[in-house]
Amino acid sequence: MNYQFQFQPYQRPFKIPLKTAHGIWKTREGIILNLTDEQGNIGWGEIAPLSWFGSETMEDALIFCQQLPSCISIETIFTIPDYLPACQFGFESAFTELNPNSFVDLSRLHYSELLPTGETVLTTWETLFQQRAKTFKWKIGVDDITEEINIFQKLIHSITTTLSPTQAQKIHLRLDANEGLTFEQAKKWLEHCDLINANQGLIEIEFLEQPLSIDQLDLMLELCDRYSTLLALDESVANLQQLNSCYQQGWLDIFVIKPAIFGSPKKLKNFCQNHEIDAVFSSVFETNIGQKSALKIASELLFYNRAVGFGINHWFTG
Ligand SMILES: O=C(O)CCC(=O)c1ccccc1C(=O)O
Ligand SMILES: [Mg+2]
Repeated sequence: MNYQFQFQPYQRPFKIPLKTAHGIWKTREGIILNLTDEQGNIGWGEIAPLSWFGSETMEDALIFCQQLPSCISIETIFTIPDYLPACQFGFESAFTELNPNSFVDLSRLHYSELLPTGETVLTTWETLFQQRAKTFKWKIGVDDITEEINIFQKLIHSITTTLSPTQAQKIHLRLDANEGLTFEQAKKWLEHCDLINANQGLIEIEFLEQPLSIDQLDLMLELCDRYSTLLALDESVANLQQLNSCYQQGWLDIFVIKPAIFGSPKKLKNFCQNHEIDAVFSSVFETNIGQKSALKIASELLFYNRAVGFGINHWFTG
């Protein structure tokens, strides 16, 4: 079977630039592609690289698309090299759209909403809460730690005083440091988290995500031993090789999986079906096209029913 192949690069500005410990991000760039089969059915896919996470660059992805002929085979789709993980995802998900083997129900998923950095978090969380959000993620390691912990305390206070005591469901708060903390700073954050969690109140700090750089797995494993708040790996497990390696080295807490940059969905499914990992599936600010494919993968592989990190639509207009 051969497929007609078309692609179109896109650029999408953030409403407010996203600040992380890796820097400021203003525009999401990617590629929308489609495959048309011999019956004229069309399958859509998206390539949304994240090179600061170790995926290919937007340029690498473009060059790959440009050198392909306008008619490609299944063989081409399933032999994209591992150094182009976002391309593997884009082509494979377009192919899957053409050959769905089962209906995937996305309605049972619940979402984690990404909060802005800095003081604005204090009003944004409440707007999202009124729209029924129960899980939130806040980026840390961006500003001075004393200032951030200060805002964090205010956020906890704001949540505590806003919730009614009869609130049925806990609020889950995730902290994402994007490798931006030192070991000492991570300990400080985890002490705060453990204190809040020991309270067993209406707020649970669900996990601290990627406090240290990817070459400090040993120290992050030590933090897992020392504190009761869970830790999550994200940058450390951006692709299958890394996931395998961290799993082999004994990581038992959470793995954040970003399907759009992880590589072949088929290989990801295979891994998750053989290892019952505690996974959080998360977005890389792809458009609805990539999001739909990623969410289908998430709902098939979700084992502990954690909220998916796809509450990002309020970051874009339209
Ligand atoms: O995971 C989420 O809840 C939101 C998505 C998110 O934080 C993110 C989005 C793009 C790039 C990196 C990250 C990250 O998790 O570090
Ligand atoms: Mg992260």
